[in-house]
Amino acid sequence: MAQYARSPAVAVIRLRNPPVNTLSFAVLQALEDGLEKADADPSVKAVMICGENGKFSAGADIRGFSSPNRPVKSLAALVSLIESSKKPVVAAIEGIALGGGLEVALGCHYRVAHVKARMGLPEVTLGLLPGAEGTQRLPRLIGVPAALDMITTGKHIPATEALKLGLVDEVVEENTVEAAIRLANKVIGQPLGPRRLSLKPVPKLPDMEAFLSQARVRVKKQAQGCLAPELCFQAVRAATQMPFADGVRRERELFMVLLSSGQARALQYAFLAERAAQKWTTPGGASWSSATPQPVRSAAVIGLGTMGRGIVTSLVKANIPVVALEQDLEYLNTGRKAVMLLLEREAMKMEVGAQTLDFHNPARLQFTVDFDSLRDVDLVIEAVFENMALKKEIFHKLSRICKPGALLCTNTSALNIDEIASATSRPQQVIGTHFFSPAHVMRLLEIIYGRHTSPTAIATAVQLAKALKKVGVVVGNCFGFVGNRMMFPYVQQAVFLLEEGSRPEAVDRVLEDFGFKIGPFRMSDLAGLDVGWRSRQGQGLTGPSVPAGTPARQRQGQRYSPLPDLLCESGRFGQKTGKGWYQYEKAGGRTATPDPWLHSLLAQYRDTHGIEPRFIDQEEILERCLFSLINEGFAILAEGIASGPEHLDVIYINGYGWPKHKGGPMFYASTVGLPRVLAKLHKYSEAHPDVPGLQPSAFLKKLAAVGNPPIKEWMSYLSQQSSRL
Ligand SMILES: CC/C=C\C=C\CC(=O)SCCNC(=O)CCNC(=O)[C@H](O)C(C)(C)COP(=O)(O)OP(=O)(O)OC[C@H]1O[C@@H](n2cnc3c(N)ncnc32)[C@H](O)[C@@H]1OP(=O)(O)O
Repeated sequence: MAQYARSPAVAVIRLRNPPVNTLSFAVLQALEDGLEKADADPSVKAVMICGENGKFSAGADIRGFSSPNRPVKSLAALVSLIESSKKPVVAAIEGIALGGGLEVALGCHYRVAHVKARMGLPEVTLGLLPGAEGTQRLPRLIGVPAALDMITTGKHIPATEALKLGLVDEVVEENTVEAAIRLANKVIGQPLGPRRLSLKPVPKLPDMEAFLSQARVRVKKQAQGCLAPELCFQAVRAATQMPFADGVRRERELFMVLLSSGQARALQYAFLAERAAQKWTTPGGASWSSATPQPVRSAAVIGLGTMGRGIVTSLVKANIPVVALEQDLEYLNTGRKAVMLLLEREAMKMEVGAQTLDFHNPARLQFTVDFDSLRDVDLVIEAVFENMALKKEIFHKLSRICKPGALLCTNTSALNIDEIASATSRPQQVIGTHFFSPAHVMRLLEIIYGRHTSPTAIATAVQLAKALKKVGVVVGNCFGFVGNRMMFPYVQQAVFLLEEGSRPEAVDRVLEDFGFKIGPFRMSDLAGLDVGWRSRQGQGLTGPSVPAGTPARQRQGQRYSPLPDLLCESGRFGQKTGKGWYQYEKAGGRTATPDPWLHSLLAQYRDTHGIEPRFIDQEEILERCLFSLINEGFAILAEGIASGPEHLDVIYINGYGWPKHKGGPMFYASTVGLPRVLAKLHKYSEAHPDVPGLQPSAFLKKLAAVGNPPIKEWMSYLSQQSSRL
């Protein structure tokens, strides 16, 4: 709703809809009522609009877009009503003015912002465009280049930048509402025509056509298959070509196209899924609502390999003092140089005027080989390579050295947290923190609790993720946790497809066309084929521990492909060696080229194993890779390893390059329809009975049998017995 008050010649309308003052039907109605009341009262000479609790407005209610009871009241009409007011209207922007919230402010004749406020039109990130005339008013106010940038990227800009662009008239450090009332009193009686944005011309550029055609290429390139940026572009271009009213009509048409698109639904789901995934629970009954985090005032990182370097950088960026430890001086010096380089690059990227990175100060970042230096830190992140014996040795040491309350984190992508915790005298403080490479860039942090991990330890790790500006997703302990466990059957299918007749470049192209940033073979080459090879050796799947007489393409009665092992045995570890599933220009090169050597290896391999190669179409490639990954997701949900499909989707979007406009694998399954996913898995598992990953999971079967319920209802179909939750 909105509250109406007087001060005394200025009517004050305060938007009120906690927590972020979204523009519900009731809020819009109350705003309209307030404007009419102010208009009808002759003693009111001006109007000021602000938001409750230090926030102007986060715009339309994202939950409302997919609701059949979507508010019918038009925000655009209300913005026009504000603009046409005969009394000056001033917006007092505190906290945030986003989406429809900023469009309301654009309808006002003046805008005053608090120095800490942020403004933006993030509709594009939700698969939409600013549909309340924002695409027509903003270019008139700040010019086409800046408006196009804001509207096609959705970025939030700070008040100081908004002032430079002319988006706001004043930035204040003290009370914004009082400043806005002061301005309202000052402008009483001044002509309003020049302040009505719909009446202003769009500022000209020397060559608007050339600018627009270059901008369009840029927008298309950044969109990566997403429709909204292109339609945002078209709406802004309309502002340069048409009078205001026609531009508004064009904006409305484009908005309706986007609103009904699957991409908008997927992106809005992804926004809400990220928030839902913050609400973690465990089978033992611990939950985000009752657990309290411990403060993390200092941290240590053990191991300065690729992961450790990124983690140190991430901690320094979050302003947490770090002790970085290596096993000897040689490794320490190499690690130190690499960390300093990363930090220098990060410092250069930081905005002018923003807080600087204090990494030359030993009180903020210390390098050591002495374990005793870890005595006083609040949290340790062990990031040595994936070797259980080594990790256990380190945790045993940590448990003796670290202060009693310290949180002991292991950065592992698959290893058993309980086994690592068993090496300590305090398993309740041991937790998995699976960072993704490069750790200072990737948003995902998989947080894995073990059997004894305390709720406080989980809450502290979640809090750490927030401090590092990452999305922390809490999951249970199983081999590969959530992300890699779902990845195994996907990569396995990709390799089986090569055995049967396909090529790495064909498989990658299909998955990249679907929207993945890189396909499975490019991804394996980037990550290093030796990582999986070591893991398979550890599991006894390859190498000398495989019993004599084991068939080459079978392990424990199941289909197995030795192809990745053959590559590693020939020294092909991917990009780092210049050869893997592709060839590269040099060791460490990035440009993948199809490799005739690999093609003849595949032909030879099929001959040796009596495989008749066949043509495999795009549909089969896509379905076998994606549906086996999704199938594993259903098994994970049934086992209670994750508390909902949103968690899996957030992991895939933020850690595995899943296209956000397809909502994550589980959301995608819901759009394909579970009966169809099930039927396809049945078909493929009949053709490949020795591949367990293709056999439909019991939970998927159940959901299909009960009639394909909406994704938000899935978890209610898990019986108490089958779930650990
Ligand atoms: C004809 C068509 C006319 C008009 C069309 C208008 C289009 C729009 O306005 S679309 C909406 C545009 N706005 C946004 O995209 C803002 C999205 N929100 C955010 O970016 C952030 O939430 C934030 C406002 C910057 C606050 O961030 P933070 O402080 O980190 O808190 P959160 O956990 O993200 O959010 C708190 C709480 O608020 C809920 N929420 C936030 N924004 C919205 C929203 N626009 N609609 C509905 N709900 C919103 C968020 O889900 C959280 O609630 P939980 O219950 O905890 O999930």
